[in-house]
Amino acid sequence: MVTKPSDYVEPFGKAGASGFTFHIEVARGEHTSVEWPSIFSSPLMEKLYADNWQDLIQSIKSKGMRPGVSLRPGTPVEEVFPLVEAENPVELVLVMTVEPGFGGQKFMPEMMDKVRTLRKKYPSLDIEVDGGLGPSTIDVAASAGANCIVAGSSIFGAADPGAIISVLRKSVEGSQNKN
Ligand SMILES: O=C(CO)[C@H](O)[C@H](O)COP(=O)(O)O
Repeated sequence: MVTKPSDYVEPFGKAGASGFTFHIEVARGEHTSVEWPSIFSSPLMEKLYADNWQDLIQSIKSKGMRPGVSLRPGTPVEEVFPLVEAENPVELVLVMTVEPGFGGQKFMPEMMDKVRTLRKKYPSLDIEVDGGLGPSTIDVAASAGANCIVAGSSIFGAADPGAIISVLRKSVEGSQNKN
């Protein structure tokens, strides 16, 4: 998580990144020094907020990357709906299943409600999950509708990383085939 994603769009694009996912929590406040949510309800703040993520999505696309938006565990899923439904939308939503910061944390199964909501509302959206994913948690995430998996510890800590990747992949493919 970075606090000023717009600073990184150009360097990431130049470095060859194919996708760029920003946190909704920073996109809404990047151009303001005002704390969410106390003043967000005013029309002016709503406009600043909307302009901010729309500009960010546009700039990510202009550098040839796929835009995505991420939300922290405490952020309601409804907050990303406008970004998925925008004229110039994000193409991926990342549901954090731990607090962003570091690997090795415990998967939060209660985040699966967000995944289910998104999958029901947007059947073809790429939905990513990040944090605590491995053989013991993949099935619940995949069956909720996640199709992009970020896994660190379970792969890098495994004696056979390839085998773990296969388990994750099979679970996601199995769930997709059911739907
Ligand atoms: O950096 C993270 C959070 O900010 C990720 O959760 C992490 O990269 C994934 O690691 P792990 O699979 O160990 O949870």
